[in-house]
Amino acid sequence: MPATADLEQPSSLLPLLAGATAGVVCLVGLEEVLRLQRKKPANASSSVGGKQGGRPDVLRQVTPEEKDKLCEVPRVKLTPMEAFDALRSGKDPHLTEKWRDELDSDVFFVQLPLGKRIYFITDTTCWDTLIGPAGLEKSHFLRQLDLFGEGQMTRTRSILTRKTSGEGWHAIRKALAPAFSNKCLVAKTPIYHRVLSSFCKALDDAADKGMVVNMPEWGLRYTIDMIGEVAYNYKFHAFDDERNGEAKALLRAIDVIFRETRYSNVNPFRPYMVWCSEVREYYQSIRLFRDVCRKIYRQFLDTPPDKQDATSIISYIHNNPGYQCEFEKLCDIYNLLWAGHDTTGYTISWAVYHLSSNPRVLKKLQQELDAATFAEELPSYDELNHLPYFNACVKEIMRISPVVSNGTRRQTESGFKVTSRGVDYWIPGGYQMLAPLFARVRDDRIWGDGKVFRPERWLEASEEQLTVYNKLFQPFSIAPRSCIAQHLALIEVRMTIAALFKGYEFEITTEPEFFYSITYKPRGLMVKPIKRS
Ligand code: HEM
Repeated sequence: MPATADLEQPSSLLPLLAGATAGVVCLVGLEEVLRLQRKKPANASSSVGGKQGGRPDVLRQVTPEEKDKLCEVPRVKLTPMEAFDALRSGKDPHLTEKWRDELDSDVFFVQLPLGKRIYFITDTTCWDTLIGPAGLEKSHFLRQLDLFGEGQMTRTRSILTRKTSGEGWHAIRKALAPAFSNKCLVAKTPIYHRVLSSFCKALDDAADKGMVVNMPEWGLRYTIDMIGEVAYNYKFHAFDDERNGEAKALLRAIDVIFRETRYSNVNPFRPYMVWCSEVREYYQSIRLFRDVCRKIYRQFLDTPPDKQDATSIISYIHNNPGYQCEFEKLCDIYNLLWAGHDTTGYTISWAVYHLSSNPRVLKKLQQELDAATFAEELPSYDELNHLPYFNACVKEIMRISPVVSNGTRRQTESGFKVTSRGVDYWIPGGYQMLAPLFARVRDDRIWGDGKVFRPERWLEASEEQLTVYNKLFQPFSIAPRSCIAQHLALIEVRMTIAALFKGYEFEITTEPEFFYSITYKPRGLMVKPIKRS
């Protein structure tokens, strides 16, 4: 576990600290090398007998004789340092599509320093086996997101527990599931409307003043307010300048944590490099987040039982017998807070970007929204179901800019065979495996014009085509580790997009930089909201 205790030492102690941590780094490096050495014999043999500690590996088993006949996976033609820089920088979110096209293969890997590798599988026909019900366990990668610095993803029980096998994850997911049912979430419509109204009020003010707003930042402020109220009955007041200090600090903290997670993913020493001010900021961010989670839970515990909302997500967390201690409950308050605002916030920003950049689509969408009648000022879930072009636009936004663009990350715990384009490959154990979404949702071979924003494709496709599209379009991944909150996400995103484009237009004043940091982001998108008459 990374040392966090000395982070507030005066600067005169820094050289000492740097020396001590450099020593730790060396030891960890040695351990890493030993780990890789230990792994070699295991990789060299076949996976008969199943992966270590995971679920039965029946679907992927091969005998040693079969293994000898399998092909080696092609390697992306970059040096380990070039690959490290490319993945760390986040500046090219479309790397995997590029690598797939360069190698003309849907199975490939990048070699990183210290013997680390990441395998990529962009062939969708392999995915049921790799990430479906009998798929691989999740990657250790999430450990870097461990807000509590105590291995919650690996040692504690939470909704993000790494292993799908065993009771740790399953019991928690099962007990939380009712809180995420469509019925339970639709009943919270007054909350969505209340939070959405304050977002619209902030946009009205900005429009009246002719202000230019940073759309991703505003999107995140809005969605942190939303998840706070919907899940925890907790108000962040993110648009109230007098009271939004906590919300702003929290959003800054998650940005820092995501940055460090990106770095640590390719540099296992990163969490130990506490002489680096960015790493120290990471630990401060963790502490800040931890305090906020405690405050949220304390507020719930201090609420008299007759005033608590028994259907709220925090009630389900509180009453969930799957957790072994209060700390594990705090872990999931945290998990749902970060997963529940970043994804929706950036999806809304992508919506503003794509719709505002495509006047033809926007006009058609606004005609449909203008013609629709809503019982209240803001639309309800059911009312939006009857708007075909609107729903095609939402799907198209999530297709062309899926926020979880790198898809699911898994661990190749023991080696296995995978077949793609008729070739059988051997994937060795002990590495990360990614099934990126981009490679399938923008592939011209499937979509014809996959890189073009064209909602009509969802309305014009034949039944046969639509079956293919729907199978490939999985922005929430597939069971069993699919997004637990997909209903919540869709209710929130759809209501917001409808309200924003019925009420406003957005003039893009600064084009975004396409950026990847855990999620896919239109970084720096600046817009001027204009009220529609
Ligand atoms: C547009 C919005 C969203 C998208 C596109 C999205 C996408 C995804 C994807 C692709 C996964 C699987 C990740 C993996 O396998 O590594 C996932 C898992 C998850 N998501 Fe979401 N998500 C969204 C919104 C939310 C919200 C609002 C919450 C919380 C309130 C949430 C909570 C979670 C959790 C807890 C998991 C892990 C589930 C498990 O492992 O059992 N997500 N999401």
